[in-house]
Amino acid sequence: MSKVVIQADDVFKKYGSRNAIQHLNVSIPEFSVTAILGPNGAGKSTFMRMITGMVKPSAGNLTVLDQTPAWEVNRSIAYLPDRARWYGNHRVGQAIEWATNLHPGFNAERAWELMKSFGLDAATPVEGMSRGQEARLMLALCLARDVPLLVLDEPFSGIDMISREKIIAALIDSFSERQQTVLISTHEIAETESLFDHAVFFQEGTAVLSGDVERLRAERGSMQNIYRQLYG
Ligand SMILES: Nc1ncnc2c1ncn2[C@@H]1O[C@H](COP(=O)(O)OP(=O)(O)OP(=O)(O)O)[C@@H](O)[C@H]1O
Repeated sequence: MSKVVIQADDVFKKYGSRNAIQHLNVSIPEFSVTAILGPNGAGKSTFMRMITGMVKPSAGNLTVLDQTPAWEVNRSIAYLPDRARWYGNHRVGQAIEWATNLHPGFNAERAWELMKSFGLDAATPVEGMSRGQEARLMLALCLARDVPLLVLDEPFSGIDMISREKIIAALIDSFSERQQTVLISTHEIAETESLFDHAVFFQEGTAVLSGDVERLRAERGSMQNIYRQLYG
């Protein structure tokens, strides 16, 4: 049994009288690449914000890297928020310089390699980038961090299909070489299926199904089929 990196025990998050998260019980194994899946409004982003301490649980117990989420824990987490943007007045090269000074464990050499493989040039200004180009920049800046936990909220949204396929192939290589736990929320289930070894399916703020992807596939078919069974 591998070590657990994120443990949620009966976690709730209320906004007003409404539960965005309710009775959430989840265990994320160390060094897994875990898919966080579910329809719009199921609570995926709220769960990720809780991991980084930006949102506090209204009830229940959440442990991340053996600690209660807080700023200190965030030194060990690379978090890519949904719809993240970089400073418009920077060029790609300056973004890497800033990230080097800003983020603990930022590996500039790796960032340059990633920018190259994502088709981004040092001289390209951030202002004027298409949505997909900026999404690639943000993803590369996160992936360049040598931290134990990566939390990526819809990192592929806005990236065209061919580029996405290339990025996913690069990620499969990269994750297999590194000792990191990775959480990725995505709606691109068919394309990303090969990336994941663990999955959590969210519905109405709770985890309705989770486990090892190979086992889930053997029991229920492809991730896409499981998604249809659960939400169709
Ligand atoms: N700051 C907030 N204030 C009030 N309600 C919120 C807030 N953030 C999220 N919610 C509500 O909590 C629920 C879960 O939202 P969340 O963004 O976590 O879903 P999601 O699964 O990430 O959705 P999507 O796939 O559309 O990104 C939704 O009903 C949403 O409206």
